[in-house]
Amino acid sequence: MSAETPLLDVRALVKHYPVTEGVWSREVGRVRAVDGIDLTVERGETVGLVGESGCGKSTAARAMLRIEEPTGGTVRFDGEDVTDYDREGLKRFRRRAQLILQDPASSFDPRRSIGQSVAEPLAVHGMSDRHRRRRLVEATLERVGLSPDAADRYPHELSGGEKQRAALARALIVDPDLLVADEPVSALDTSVQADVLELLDRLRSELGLGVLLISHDLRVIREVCDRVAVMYLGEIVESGPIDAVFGDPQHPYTRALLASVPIPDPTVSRPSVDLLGTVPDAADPPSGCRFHTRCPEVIRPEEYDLDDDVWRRVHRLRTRLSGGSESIDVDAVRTRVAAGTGSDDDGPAESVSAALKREFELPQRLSDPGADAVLDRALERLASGEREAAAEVLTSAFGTVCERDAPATRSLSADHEAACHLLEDERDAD
Ligand SMILES: Nc1ncnc2c1ncn2[C@@H]1O[C@H](COP(=O)(O)OP(=O)(O)OP(=O)(O)O)[C@@H](O)[C@H]1O
Repeated sequence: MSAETPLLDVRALVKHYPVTEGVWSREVGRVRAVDGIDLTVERGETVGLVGESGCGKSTAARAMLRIEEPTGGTVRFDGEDVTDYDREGLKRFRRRAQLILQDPASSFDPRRSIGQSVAEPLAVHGMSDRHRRRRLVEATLERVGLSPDAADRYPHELSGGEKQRAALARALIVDPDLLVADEPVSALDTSVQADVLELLDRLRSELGLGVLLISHDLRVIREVCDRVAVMYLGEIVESGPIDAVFGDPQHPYTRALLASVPIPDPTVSRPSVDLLGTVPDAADPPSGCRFHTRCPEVIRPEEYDLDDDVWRRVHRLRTRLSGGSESIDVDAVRTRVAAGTGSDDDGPAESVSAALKREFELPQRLSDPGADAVLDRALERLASGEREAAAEVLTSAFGTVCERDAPATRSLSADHEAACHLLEDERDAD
């Protein structure tokens, strides 16, 4: 294939899992683990795929490698459509594209020597000469920084870092073009992580490998990747060269992730951002921009004058009322109020509305009287059990484009893209 053809070219990749119910396994929904992602990996480059746990990174890797059949989209490897491969084609692909997993211990058979395990792919791919296999095993172990004698040792005799090196040797022995490394260092001590990452980087450069590095840890990604794709709830929200994405992040999710890691460079100032809650259920993703339920920068209606923090809390209350995955137990609040518990002082009995405000860390009075009246109306409805009506009151006053429409992906600069309504606003203003 020509040098311009990416080694791996993933377009609109989708992987859904059916949610079934009853003895007939009737499909009642779908877990939208991967929901239309694009990604390329060139020869000799390392691309990072980053996001919190549950965002769909591992599922994306399995679908790309056809370990699980994709629900939709195309995956081209060295110009060929992976979904078209027959048995033989798939076997060849499995040799050329290798997967490295987080826990090397579980991928080695404790009863087999490291040499036997590392040689296994050679036998599978038809190399029958035992002496030749042994020579190759020893050379490959050396390549990953282990002594050739490691071939005669057993998994329990190796440290975590050595086992991950042996796992790399087993992947490299069949001379692959692509390595997909899924959290390759997250099970290792911090002191060993840097060594294994350095090794991965050296192998990439010596062998011209394409590497897809999956990690929830931005520091790992920054250490070795040329480009990065940031994934949230089945979608890629931002992608581009490392310097562009980490130096000038354009998506609030990327900004929040970056703000959550310690900054080694004290000259860089980043506001601290509180990434509220956890990743919502992929079987019921939020409408519009999937990040809107947690977004610190969610676009707000202009008519109300509220502090950012208060606005975020009102927004969170609203999305939770509108059927978000984290539900509100109003009955529990009502019971607490009726029992007279939960209030901080011994003053007059608290109303359910006031208790709900405390529950959501909202001030008892909002600074904007209009917004305050709306909130009171909604909480009164909620306190009397009219949950939908309460949600409607809040939505009609505080609705946002972030919840209504999915943002389009915008091209920002060479190869740097992001999908956020804030970017549309900026563009419209230009
Ligand atoms: N076999 C499966 N059946 C149903 N749902 C699944 C399956 N595998 C993964 N999921 C769901 O798909 C979503 C994405 O999971 P995935 O493991 O790909 O995320 P991740 O970003 O790799 O997280 P982690 O780092 O924790 O593995 C999650 O909601 C998960 O529960």
